[in-house]
Amino acid sequence: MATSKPLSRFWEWGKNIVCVGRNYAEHAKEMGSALPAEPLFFLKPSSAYVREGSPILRPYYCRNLHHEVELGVVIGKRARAVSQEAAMEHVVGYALCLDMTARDTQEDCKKKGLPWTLAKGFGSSCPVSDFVPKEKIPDPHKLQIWLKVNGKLRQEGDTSSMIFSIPYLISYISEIIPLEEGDLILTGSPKGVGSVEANDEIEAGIRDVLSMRFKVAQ
Ligand SMILES: O=C(O)/C=C/C(=O)CC(=O)C(=O)O
Ligand SMILES: [Mg+2]
Repeated sequence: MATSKPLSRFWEWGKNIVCVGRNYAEHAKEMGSALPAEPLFFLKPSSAYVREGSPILRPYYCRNLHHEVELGVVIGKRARAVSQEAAMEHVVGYALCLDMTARDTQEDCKKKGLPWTLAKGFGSSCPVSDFVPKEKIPDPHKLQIWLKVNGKLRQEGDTSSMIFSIPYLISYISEIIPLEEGDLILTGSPKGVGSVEANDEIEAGIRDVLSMRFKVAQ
């Protein structure tokens, strides 16, 4: 049963992965998208999780696979319509996450007004780092997250630049989707998203906290 597993292995629980989009102004700008007036969010299935040692697989219909590095917030206690003031009591820790995106498919979905599931929810679209307990990160809005491809820096962002703060996101999302212990919220990508090819190596990290590496495969 899920609750018998240690919380640090949240990715084995088969829980909700809620992803926030356009939460950094410079990323929205590089995508040619307007800034959101309220959080934009979408879901990935729990089978999207992938851990270090296993590859990120490009789906067969994708010709332009993009990386997006994001801070993940792990929920430790059920949250239903929680206030911003109480929101952080529901956080148990953090993880570094990649929101792997079939960008060509997403562009197609946007043009056709279709949901982003094919673009964002394929198997291995959510690589995650080790779990970081909340106590190790005194302020999640003061973190530098970065990503390199084959050793070259592509993304570097500061979580202080989020448009909607973590308490705001938890409060907003929990009004709509009840959040459960083990759920993960991806808080959006800073600028610098770009393509990866088969055999590329992605390295990403939270400065002074952790780093992780993944290979891309076809
Ligand atoms: O605005 C777009 O075209 C695309 C936005 C995203 O892919 C949203 C995210 O996933 C993000 O900002 O992290
Ligand atoms: Mg994203």
